[in-house]
Amino acid sequence: MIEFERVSKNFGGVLAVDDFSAVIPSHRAVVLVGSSGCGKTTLLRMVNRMTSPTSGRVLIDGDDVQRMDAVKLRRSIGYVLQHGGLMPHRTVVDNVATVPILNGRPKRAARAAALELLERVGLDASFGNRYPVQLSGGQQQRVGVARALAADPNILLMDEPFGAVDPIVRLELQHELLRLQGELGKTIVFVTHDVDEAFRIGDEVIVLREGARIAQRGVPAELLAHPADEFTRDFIGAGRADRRLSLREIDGRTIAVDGAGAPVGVVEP
Ligand SMILES: Nc1ncnc2c1ncn2[C@@H]1O[C@H](COP(=O)(O)OP(=O)(O)OP(=O)(O)O)[C@@H](O)[C@H]1O
Repeated sequence: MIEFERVSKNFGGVLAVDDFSAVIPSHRAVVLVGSSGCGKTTLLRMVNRMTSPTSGRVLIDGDDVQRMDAVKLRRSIGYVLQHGGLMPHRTVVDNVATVPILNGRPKRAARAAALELLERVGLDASFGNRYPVQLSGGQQQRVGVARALAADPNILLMDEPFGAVDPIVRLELQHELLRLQGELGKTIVFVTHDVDEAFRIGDEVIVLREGARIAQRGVPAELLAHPADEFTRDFIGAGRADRRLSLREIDGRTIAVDGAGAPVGVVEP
């Protein structure tokens, strides 16, 4: 469990985070969604101490992260960034195996586990010998996820991890993450500015305004059905005609269509 206890962060006069409190329950995926600059990344980086709060505390299972050894803490938490953050001069398998080796795992075992992890995130083990530059953006992101999982962390921090790939690959990666999460049950904090992504990934979604002020928190269906105010309604597009679905019968099947009449799916009988 991760607890943000009244945290604020002031960057030389810019109040990036203003008195944010939230509990992220264990084994759940919670998405922080909000416009650019609202403080999402700052919140995420407080968990692994890449940033320290100006005031307030972040606790992991009851322990204040500021009192933990920063290096140990970072190695015990998976972190996935928008551009993969892979080391360009190391092969894929070495990128994935690095943290377990630093944690003391024998090289051979760490590399064997890395190859298994690659397959787990949907990459053939033969990718292991390539360098990051020899992979597509989507493949690099998969390696980024494998690397974050390599030390078997309880917590996975994901900062716009699929933001730099095209929409089709993005959807694939989202589904892959959901499948993995179904198997692994990590505590995930996922940052995005994309509402559709937030609703797909999040068991719960926290909509943020500037200064990381919470506009609303809830499960996706709740947010869509009952946006708390105009801000949330506008942000999630609940008032947008294209989110108002209706059902049509076509040749004996029921099709959901959006407000503009475009088909979005088939309703199972
Ligand atoms: N190291 C820093 N020094 C000064 N200001 C910073 C620093 N890091 C972030 N900020 C400011 O804090 C605010 C919040 O930034 P943050 O990166 O947390 O937002 P974000 O919601 O993640 O944005 P984006 O979606 O664009 O990445 C912004 O106004 C940003 O300019």
